[in-house]
Amino acid sequence: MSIAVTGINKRFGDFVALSDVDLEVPTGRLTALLGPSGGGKSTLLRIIAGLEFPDTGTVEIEGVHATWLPPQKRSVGFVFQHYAAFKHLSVYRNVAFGLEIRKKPKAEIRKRVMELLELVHLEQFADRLPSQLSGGQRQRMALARALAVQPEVLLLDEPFGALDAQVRKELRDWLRNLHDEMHVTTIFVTHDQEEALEVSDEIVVINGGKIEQTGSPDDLYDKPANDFVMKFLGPVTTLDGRLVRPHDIEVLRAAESDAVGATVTKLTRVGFEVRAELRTAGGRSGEVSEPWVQLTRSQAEALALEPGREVWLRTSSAPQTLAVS
Ligand SMILES: Nc1ncnc2c1ncn2[C@@H]1O[C@H](COP(=O)(O)OP(=O)(O)OP(=O)(O)O)[C@@H](O)[C@H]1O
Repeated sequence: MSIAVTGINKRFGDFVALSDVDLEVPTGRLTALLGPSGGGKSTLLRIIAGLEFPDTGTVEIEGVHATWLPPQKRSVGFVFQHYAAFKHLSVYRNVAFGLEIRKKPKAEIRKRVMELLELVHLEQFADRLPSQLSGGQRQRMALARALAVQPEVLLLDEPFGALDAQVRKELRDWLRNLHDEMHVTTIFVTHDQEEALEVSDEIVVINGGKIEQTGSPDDLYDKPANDFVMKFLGPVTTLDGRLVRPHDIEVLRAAESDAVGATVTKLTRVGFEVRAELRTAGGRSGEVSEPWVQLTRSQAEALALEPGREVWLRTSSAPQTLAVS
C-alpha cells in the first residue's frame, strides 16, 4: 500500500471539511478524487501533501508515518491548477530547480532534465520562458518539474482545470500514457466525471467531507452505492419510481408484461443521438413519471417515434437501478 489515510477529520472553524475519512491507495495506481465543488477533495490532497494538517487521523506514505512531516520530507511531487512557475527562469531551469537545490552534479541534472523534457514533449522548448508556452505546455512543464526529484507519489489538484476542452482531452490521454510508462502512484483531483472515468484505475467519490464510494470506473458506473454516486457519474432519469440511466431504457412498440405504457411528448436530435421525452400512464407503482430515453437515430427511426405516439418502456438487461430515495 503506497498511501494509507486513516480516520481523518478536519474542520475550518465550525465547518467540517473532512469527516472520518479512510483511504488506501495501492502502489503504482492512478486514482481520481472526484466530487462536487466544496466536497473536500483538495483538503484531502493537501493533507496527503503535507500542506495542511488533520485535526485527528494519520497519513502513511510508503509505510512511513507522515502525518506531521513537512511536504519536502514526504517524497511527494505536486502540481496545482494555477501552477506558479518561476517566470524569470527558462523551462530547463524550472525543471532542474528541485535537483539544483538538492545539489546534484551538473551532468546528472542535465541528463535527467533532458529525459524529462523529452517525456513531456518539450525538448525543443528548453530555452523558452514559461510565458512563451501555451497553457497545456506549461502544465506539462509543471509535471516534468514535479517528476524531476523522483517522487514516490504524484499529487495533482485539477491539473488541467484552467484549460480548454480540446487541450484537456489531449493532456488526459497524455497523463494516462505517462502513467503507464512511469507507474508513479498518482492521485489527481477532478470534478469532471468524464475525466475520472476515462483516465483513472480507481475513483474515490467525495461529497460533503465524506467518501461516498471507492472503486474502479466500471464498478462505480455499473454498481453505484447510492443515488448520489449514480447521479454524479452519468445521466439519470426516473422510470416507475426508480432511478435509471436513460440509455438503459428499452422502447417497445407493443405491450409486454414487464413494460410500462408511455406517450412520447418531445423528440430532440443531438447529433447522432435522439433524446425522447415521455410521460408514463402510471406503472406498477401507480406513479406517473416523465422519463427521457437516449436512442440512436436508427433506433428512433425503426420505432417511428413522434410526439403523441404510444409506446412501452422497460429497463433493458440487468440494469443497475436504485429506488429513488
Ligand atoms: N483554509 C480554509 N479555511 C476555511 N475554509 C476552508 C479552507 N480550505 C477549505 N475550506 C472549505 O472547506 C471546504 C472543502 O474545500 P476543498 O477545497 O477541499 O473542496 P474541493 O472538493 O476541493 O472543492 P473545489 O473543487 O471547489 O476545489 C470548502 O467549503 C472550503 O470553503
